[in-house]
Amino acid sequence: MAPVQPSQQTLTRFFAHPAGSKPKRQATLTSGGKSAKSKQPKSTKDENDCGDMKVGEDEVCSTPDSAGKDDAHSMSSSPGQKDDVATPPTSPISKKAENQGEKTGRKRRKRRGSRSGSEQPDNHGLSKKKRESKAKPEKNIDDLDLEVNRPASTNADASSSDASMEAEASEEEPALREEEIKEELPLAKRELSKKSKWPPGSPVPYSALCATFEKIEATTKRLEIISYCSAFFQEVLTLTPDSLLQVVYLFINRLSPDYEGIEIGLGESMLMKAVGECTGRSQAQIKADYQKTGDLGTVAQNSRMNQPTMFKPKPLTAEGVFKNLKEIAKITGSQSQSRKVSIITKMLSACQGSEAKYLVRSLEGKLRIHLAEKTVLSSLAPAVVAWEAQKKGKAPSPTNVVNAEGILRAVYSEMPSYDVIIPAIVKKGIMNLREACALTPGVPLKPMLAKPTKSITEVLDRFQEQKFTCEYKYDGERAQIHYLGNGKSHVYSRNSEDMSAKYPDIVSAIERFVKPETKSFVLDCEAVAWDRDAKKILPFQVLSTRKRKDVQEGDIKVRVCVFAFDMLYVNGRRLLQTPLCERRKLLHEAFNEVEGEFAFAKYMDGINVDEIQEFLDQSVKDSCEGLMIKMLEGDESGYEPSKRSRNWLKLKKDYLTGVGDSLDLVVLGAFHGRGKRTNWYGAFLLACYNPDTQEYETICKIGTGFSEEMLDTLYQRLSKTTISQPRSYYSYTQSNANGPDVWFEPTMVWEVLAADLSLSPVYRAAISEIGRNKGVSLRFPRFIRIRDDKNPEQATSSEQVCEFYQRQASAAGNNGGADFVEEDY
Ligand SMILES: Nc1ncnc2c1ncn2[C@@H]1O[C@H](COP(=O)(O)OP(=O)(O)OP(=O)(O)O)[C@@H](O)[C@H]1O
Ligand SMILES: [Mg+2]
Ligand SMILES: [Mg+2]
Repeated sequence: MAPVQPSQQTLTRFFAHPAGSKPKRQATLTSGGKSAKSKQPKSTKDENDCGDMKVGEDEVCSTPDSAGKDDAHSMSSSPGQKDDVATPPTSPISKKAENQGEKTGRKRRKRRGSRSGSEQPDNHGLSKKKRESKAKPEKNIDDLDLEVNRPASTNADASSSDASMEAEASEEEPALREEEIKEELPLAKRELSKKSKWPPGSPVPYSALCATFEKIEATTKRLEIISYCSAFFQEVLTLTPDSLLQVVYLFINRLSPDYEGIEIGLGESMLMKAVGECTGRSQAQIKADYQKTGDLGTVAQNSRMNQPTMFKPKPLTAEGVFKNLKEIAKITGSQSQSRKVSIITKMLSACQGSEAKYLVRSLEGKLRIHLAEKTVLSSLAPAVVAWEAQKKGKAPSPTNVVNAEGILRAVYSEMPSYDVIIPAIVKKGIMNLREACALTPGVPLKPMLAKPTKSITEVLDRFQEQKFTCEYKYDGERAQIHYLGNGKSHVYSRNSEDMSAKYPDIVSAIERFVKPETKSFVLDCEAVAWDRDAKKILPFQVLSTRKRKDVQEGDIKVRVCVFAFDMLYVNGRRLLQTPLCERRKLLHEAFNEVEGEFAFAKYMDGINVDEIQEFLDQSVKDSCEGLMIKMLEGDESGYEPSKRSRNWLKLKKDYLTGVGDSLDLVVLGAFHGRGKRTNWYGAFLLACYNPDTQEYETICKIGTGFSEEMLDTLYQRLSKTTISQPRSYYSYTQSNANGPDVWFEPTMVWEVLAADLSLSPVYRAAISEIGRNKGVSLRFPRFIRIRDDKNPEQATSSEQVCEFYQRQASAAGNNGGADFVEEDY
């Protein structure tokens, strides 16, 4: 089963190629086989679509060609703003290039390539120059419409299974290797107790934590980061083990497991107020500094230094800061703002050195030291192994570190709760973690994800001689149903949010579909809107009109039917390693279908092209999105939590041509509407997310696919999230070509369909993956829907964007994306 150890492939990818020598991934074309019927991307009937637009409104269309014209428009429409704001550096000739010789593998090359603008404001001039757009004259709007409707590539069905399949596990952080541990993590050399930074048993000084943050922020080398983190964790374990939980939460900048939903992310105005109150500086001064640095944390730090302190408050502790953050996150009701500001002010006045910077960033909800959660998880392993060895007076073993990391990863994907894992590590030891923290009803696990495919041929290539099964792909909302055995149940989203209050009807239906002998279970399902009269599935758009909070069962207008496709736990038995065929059998034995409330996902185990084609067509007739094709037997058919696995493939009717799948993108900014859209935003700037650099990279401008009703909703929601300037972790081009009129906090994710991907000097998506000082941009993007079930950091990653691009480029014979076509932009 995959989560435990990385595949050989992953290790090879990350470690086997010396820097610069790794060959670009290339897709192999599979052609000749019979392929699924290709369908063109649908043109929507939305009257606001680009195709309908009058000339002069077409700036809302994100065509590469419109960039040049936008330039002029934007310059006149929002003067001043664009040139003042801080822009992330964009030049590949960044200081990170110095690390070139030391790094191997794609992940590391990526990390080297870009870095947040907040840290390198001096680079802006250089970057800006490099990013000048060479846009072509705009296209006639009629041509645009035609192009929207044309298939993206004549070769779209000749798919490239290898390119996507090779990417297995690519979303995962590479695991630690023994040699690396020996060479680069100074495990055995550490003698922490001799020079401990705080007295054993006393609270962890927040300053010690911030000193570690500073070291992490100053490097981009993954192993160096792991080494700083793990040295600090080891110190905490040695001196104050019971505080490790709070320390880890502060490192990942979270307050609780996802399903508890306690979040922090305060707005800039509240933080500026607090900084003003405790330093005596005016809001105007603070704002001006913020404009200059683009980072409120730095502003807070510098403000403190300007202010003489009258008396010395008690130094902050990690435990105290964590407690306060949690308290702030929970404050609601009247005067909540002033209560929050007062706690923040108190903490800020106690800050020394860099503490104010990190405290403010934590309050904003973004630490921005390029520390991914997965790196923190990896760092725990050497820390704990060294600590356990130290207690026994032994030298820590690199083999144990590798094993411990594997255990931690596997356990975390099954039980994503540090509240459970960390105390278990401290009390029971890391090698016993698996028994202590296995899948338990009541704690949602990260769902298994699927890889996109573009044709039946590609699917058959993947599964070759192996047993697989096709299931209907229902279009609703993923629902993980937990039944705890004591009558208690929960419905969790894909995001591990508790949706029980949104779906009281599912909760109350359980007793009708559960068999009496089924006492506890965890089910993986899709909740789909259901028409009770016509006894038919309704489109996702209907489901999305359901209220999200405080739903009273009696008031429900949109009914849902649950389609169960997997069972992960039943009556105390954990089924993750059980083959799918067996899980399916158990699933069917444990429940009864109830019309319009609960059904088993429809499946077909036939293996030839015609059978699959027929089943695909039938799924579409039955209002489904297409098929999910899954490994049915053997080791590879287990359930792999949190993994985008090649053992699950999705084949969607809409995406058989074009990009291959939709993308989920974050809204960073908007352009004021004109003409019919005067009262709303007319177009938006979208970005993908780069988890390595923790930056949002712009990918396109979008103005197509919105109904008037939707534009109104979007205006209502987004206008509340405007910010005075882009965040320092937005990676965008500081030319006037695509600067939006307003910027937003990153809060909303949209599913977007595109006809095509191209390289662009204007957009920044996957720029370091592509490595040519060009980002990827979407051509003819169309809004599909809001994804409230994804948070911004779960948006399509830069790496996925790069994969999409390379896949498309290789399908079109472009040599794995090595060449870009000038006229694309
Ligand atoms: N039979 C099925 N088996 C598995 N998943 C199914 C099935 N039917 C519907 N689904 C849904 O399909 C989803 C996977 O495809 P989809 O393209 O909708 O993913 P997504 O939510 O957009 O996420 P991503 O694009 O990140 O994979 C699952 O998460 C699940 O919600
Ligand atoms: Mg879906
Ligand atoms: Mg998707």
